[in-house]
Amino acid sequence: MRAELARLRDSIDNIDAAVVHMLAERFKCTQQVGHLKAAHQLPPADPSREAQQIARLRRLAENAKLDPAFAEKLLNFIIAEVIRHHESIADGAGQATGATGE
Ligand SMILES: O=C(O)C(=O)C[C@]1(C(=O)O)C=C[C@@H](O)C=C1
Repeated sequence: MRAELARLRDSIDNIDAAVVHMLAERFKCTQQVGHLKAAHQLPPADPSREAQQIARLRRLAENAKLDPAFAEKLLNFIIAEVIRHHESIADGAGQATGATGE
């Protein structure tokens, strides 16, 4: 039992590391989007884009046997942080960080 638990926890640790690295890459992209939007006076949030992302993620979650409501909550949580970053960039505090660290 102990060996099985240790094996599963190793996999969990690897998956958590992958999630962190993927999120870091996503935030690198969204920081660039934030600068583009600020440079072109576009609003930090784009609700129609978010609606498309949520619909797509819910479909992917269903196919992957993941609770679509959980997938939606997770995406909304991440996007809320991105919008916060976009607002900081637009306010001229573009170096401010949050979930991206530093
Ligand atoms: O695609 C954009 O316009 C973004 O700013 C990125 C992003 C996202 O994190 O995916 C964040 C905020 C928007 O409301 C929609 C999507």
